[in-house]
Amino acid sequence: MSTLLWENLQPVLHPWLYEALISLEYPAMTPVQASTIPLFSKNKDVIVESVTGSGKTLSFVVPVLQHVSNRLYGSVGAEEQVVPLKKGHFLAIVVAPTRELASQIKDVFDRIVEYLPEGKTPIRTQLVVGSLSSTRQNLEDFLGSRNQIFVGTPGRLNEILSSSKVSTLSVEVAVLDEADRLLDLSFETEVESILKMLPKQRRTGLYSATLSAAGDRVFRTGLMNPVRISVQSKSSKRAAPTSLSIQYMLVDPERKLSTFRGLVKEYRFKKCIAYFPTCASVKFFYEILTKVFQDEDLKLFSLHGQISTSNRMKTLQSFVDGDSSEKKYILMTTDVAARGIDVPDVDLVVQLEPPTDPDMFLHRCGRTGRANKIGRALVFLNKDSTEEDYVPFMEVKKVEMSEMDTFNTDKIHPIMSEKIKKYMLEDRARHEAAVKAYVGFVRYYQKHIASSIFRLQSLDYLGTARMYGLLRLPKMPETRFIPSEKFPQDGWLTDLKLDMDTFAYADKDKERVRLETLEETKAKLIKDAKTRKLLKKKNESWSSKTETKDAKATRREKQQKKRDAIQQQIMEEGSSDEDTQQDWKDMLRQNKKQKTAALAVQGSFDDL
Ligand SMILES: Nc1ncnc2c1ncn2[C@@H]1O[C@H](COP(=O)(O)OP(=O)(O)OP(=O)(O)O)[C@@H](O)[C@H]1O
Repeated sequence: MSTLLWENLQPVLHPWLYEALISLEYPAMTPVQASTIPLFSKNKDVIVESVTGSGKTLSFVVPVLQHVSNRLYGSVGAEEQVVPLKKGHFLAIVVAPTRELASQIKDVFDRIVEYLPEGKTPIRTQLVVGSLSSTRQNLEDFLGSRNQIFVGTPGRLNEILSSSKVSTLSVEVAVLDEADRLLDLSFETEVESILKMLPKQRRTGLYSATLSAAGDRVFRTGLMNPVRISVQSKSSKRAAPTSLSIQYMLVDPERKLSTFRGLVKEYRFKKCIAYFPTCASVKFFYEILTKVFQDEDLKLFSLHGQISTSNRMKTLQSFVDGDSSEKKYILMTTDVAARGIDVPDVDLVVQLEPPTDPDMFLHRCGRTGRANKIGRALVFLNKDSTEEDYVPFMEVKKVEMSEMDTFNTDKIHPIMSEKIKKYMLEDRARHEAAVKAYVGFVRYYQKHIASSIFRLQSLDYLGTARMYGLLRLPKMPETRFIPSEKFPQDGWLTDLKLDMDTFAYADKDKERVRLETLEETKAKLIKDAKTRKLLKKKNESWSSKTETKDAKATRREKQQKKRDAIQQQIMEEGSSDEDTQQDWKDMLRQNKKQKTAALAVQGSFDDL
């Protein structure tokens, strides 16, 4: 008797549910399902850690549907009086960290309940996530449709559950998917608040591929005598599924984009998810790859946290739907699409930068090699740097990687660089976007947990800036890490010296405003200089009357020292050129004017 057959499950599945699973071509259970479903369908709380793509979703969807069916139709084989669910009550709640994942889980429920026979009380799942619709609309839908299952993200679920129109008294089962993420600092308070609103006598299930990362925080969820279920890959040495091969490539930072483009053009794959560090970098490289290169064989999608929820959902759906044999599909994204996203025909994952949190590495890689399908994940590491230590570092975490030969970019790199330079020079706004993406990347790099491997001091700032297509280095504190002998003259990264004052926006209105501001600033500078001169004269005449010769000499000496110190500092920062200073001041001026430019960069990282 196979323990993996649905018909051998105890407690027995509701017949409609069994029929649905078979019809949906889930012929048997996966190991994690066989270990979890019997316990979670009965009266056990579960903590489930199992590799990516191993079928954790059904291992909570099936028990939730069993609980809901027991309550709505009575337990299988039992003659029970069924009491209808009161208005404003619901039975189950599933919490997920991202809107995409919540929506995907709702789809799994929906696909199964389509098989409910007519005449049975319908089982309805409601998606509860921010910005798709208002809280009021969510409440109206809930009360109108009598949905029994909520699936959503912590913020909106918290709001809904706090409403006086919603009663949590009938809740029988709660699931935290990607529980380690839900219990980390950014979600912890909201998730704890949700759980506190639920009855103590409920079943709770925590699920993730990296649940041990949550440590003791799992016990803050009110679990009662939980059973820990851990399903590793066949070879217990690996934290990744056996169907997934993970490789790394040592890449010259300056050639990272060329390597990526060359590789996706030459390698055979159907769908690829490519991870970039920040929202700004996804936006920026998406623009470059779509506008500058327009490769007809590649269909690119851009997905990140600064896109509206409905567009995010649409983009993901288009990526899922893409099936032309003439094209290769590439989803350019951030960690917003790292956990849980299940697109079965993704056969390649590329990470242009490793994630700041090493646990995220497995989640990203795990978007391929799912459900025993072969998949390949590749991460770029900066060659000749401490980043090479990432390989043994991950080995300790049971992630094995083999080296892939460096992709030869000698032909395409110079061509790409020239095209990108031309693209930059056409519009000042493009260069600003490049600077923003570059600054955002440096911020991202600072956040690496493994800071001895990803060292700010030894990052190749110049190579990276060239990869981002910068014409000139922006002034930022990290510039001090660039050795003075390598620092390019006046910060220029190209031999073409541009007058930043005449570098124009392509947008005419924007350019007009810039020129006006420039004139105003120049006039103000002249005025300030005149005022300073006058003030100096005044002080001089006053001081000549009052100061003794000795005091004057001491003061001069002090001023000279101050000047020397400033000069020294400027030298250390790699520039003493007035023009460069002016360019940087120009940027600062603009930053101030746009008030939140720096915040936006920060935001772009935080929002993922
Ligand atoms: N019993 C089954 N038989 C066949 N395919 C299955 C079965 N269970 C799940 N699958 C398929 O396996 C794939 C991965 O499942 P799922 O998304 O639940 O993985 P997961 O363990 O939650 O992964 P992650 O940790 O990445 O979220 C899905 O495409 C799903 O349809």
